[in-house]
This record gives sequence, C-alpha cells and structure tokens, in this order.
Amino acid sequence: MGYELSVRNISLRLGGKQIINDLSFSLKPGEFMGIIGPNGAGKTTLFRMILDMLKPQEGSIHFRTETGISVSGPSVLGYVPQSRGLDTEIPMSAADFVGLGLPYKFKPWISKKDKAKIYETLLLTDAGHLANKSIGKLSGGEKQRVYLAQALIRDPKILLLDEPTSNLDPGAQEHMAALVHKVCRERHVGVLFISHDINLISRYADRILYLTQGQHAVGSVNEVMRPEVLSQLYGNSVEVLHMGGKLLVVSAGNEAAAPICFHG
Ligand SMILES: Nc1ncnc2c1ncn2[C@@H]1O[C@H](COP(=O)(O)OP(=O)(O)OP(=O)(O)O)[C@@H](O)[C@H]1O
Repeated sequence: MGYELSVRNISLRLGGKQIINDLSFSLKPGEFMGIIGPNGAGKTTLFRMILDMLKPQEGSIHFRTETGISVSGPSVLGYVPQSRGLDTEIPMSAADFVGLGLPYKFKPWISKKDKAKIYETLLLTDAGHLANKSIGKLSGGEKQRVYLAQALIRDPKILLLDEPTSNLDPGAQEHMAALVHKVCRERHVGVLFISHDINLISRYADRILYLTQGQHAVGSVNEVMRPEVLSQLYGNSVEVLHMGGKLLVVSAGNEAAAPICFHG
C-alpha cells in the first residue's frame, strides 16, 4: 500500500529569519520530487519538520494511506541525512551498518531472517558485494548506496534523501539517482530528493520544489525553471539559459552575468 505526504500551509521562522513561508505540496505514492535551492534555503529544515524533529509555527504535515487513514510520520519514513563523517577506522562491516536500521531488539545476535533482509536490501542498492567490507573504507558512491540500504531496510513508504549525490563523480551521481528512481517506481515509494543539480534532477523527477529566501515554487521542471518564476522567487531579474542541453540560471541584465546557481 502507498502512503501520501501532505504538507499544508507550513511556515517557520528561525533566528528571526523566515525560512519557510506558507508552503503547501503533496507527494503521492511512487512520485519522485526533487528539492532544489541555494545553500541556506531551508531544504534540510523542511526535512526536519517532515521527520517531526521540528514543529512548523503554522500549518500541518500529514501522512495518509491511499484509503485516507492517517499514520505517524516516523513509522513510514526512510531518511538519508546529508553527511555522516564516518571514521575510516570504524570497525563495522557494511552489512552490520545496514542492520542498525532494523527495529531494535533485545538480543545480541542478528537472526537469519534479519541477515537475509540485510543482504536483500544491499542487493537492491547494488551493494551486495560490499556486505563484508569495512564501511569506513568504502568510496563515497559505495557509502551512499549502503546508506540508502540502511534507509530502506524497514521498507519505508516515503524516502527523504538529503544531497545523496554531493561529492560523487557524474557516473556515481547518475547511478544513485537511477537506483532511487527504480525503488520509487517498483516499490511505490514517494521520494523527496535534495540536490543542487537541476540537470540530474530533471532526468528523474516528476516535479520539483524550488526553495529560496523563504519563497518557493512547485511544479514540473518546465513549469518552475522559467525566468518569470525564478525572478519572482529571487526578487531579481533572472535568466534561464539552455546550453548544450543543460540549464544555467544567471542574474539578468548584467554584463558579467554571474551564475547565481549553475546546474551542471
Ligand atoms: N536551529 C536553528 N536556529 C537558527 N537558524 C537555523 C537553525 N537551523 C537552521 N537555521 C538556519 O536556517 C536556514 C536554512 O538552513 P538549512 O540547513 O535548512 O538550509 P539548506 O537549504 O539545507 O542549505 P544547504 O544547501 O547548505 O544544505 C539557514 O540560514 C540556517 O542557518
């Protein structure tokens, strides 16, 4: 069964700054939504509200089954945080790391069933061959696939991914986004995927949420990535250039038009 996320008119001020202002959107089962916006736009803060780690000062966030029954967020969410800073010497295999995502049980061993589930989930994220390797010694792309497996081990209905492709080379970025897209479609999981790369996102996302300066726009890439929409968000004249099949967003009317947000 799929679950829908419904965000209704939420607003949040932090440290005297309006981070989120009257934001509403919904995420359907099996839908892939990309979240983009400059540093400090409030993307992670939005995740913290969805995860119930932070309450919006106005508005509400709900999770419902397809038949309309409300459920609590944490029970249906899988989350890959932005960074973990794992010690390279940490004495833990990738499989044990994934096992940390299992519901806690008062026993010192992992059951055969749990072991099978861990391996099956590692296979799902193309990381089966990494099961016995030390988690701290994996490459950035390998680690991200193990983190994804940990977030998937409890079969979440909605997946929150905070920049899972940052610091990865283009091939690993594509691999990660394609994996997430496969899980999204095959398992009917709703995905919120934060990234700074609109060109990557636009290949996979059904819709995007663009956040900046307390403002936002939601829609398809073609609906949102338009000069009139982005100019309104930034409060400045902005151009959206299409170069070699890629999007480039720049401040308009400036000879030395500095990219305000290069989406390579
Ligand atoms: N507890 C807090 N108190 C005050 N301000 C905060 C707090 N948490 C976050 N902020 C501020 O809220 C703003 C949004 O932060 P957030 O981490 O959500 O941005 P982001 O869009 O995820 O940025 P990035 O792309 O750099 O990860 C920032 O200006 C940040 O300094």
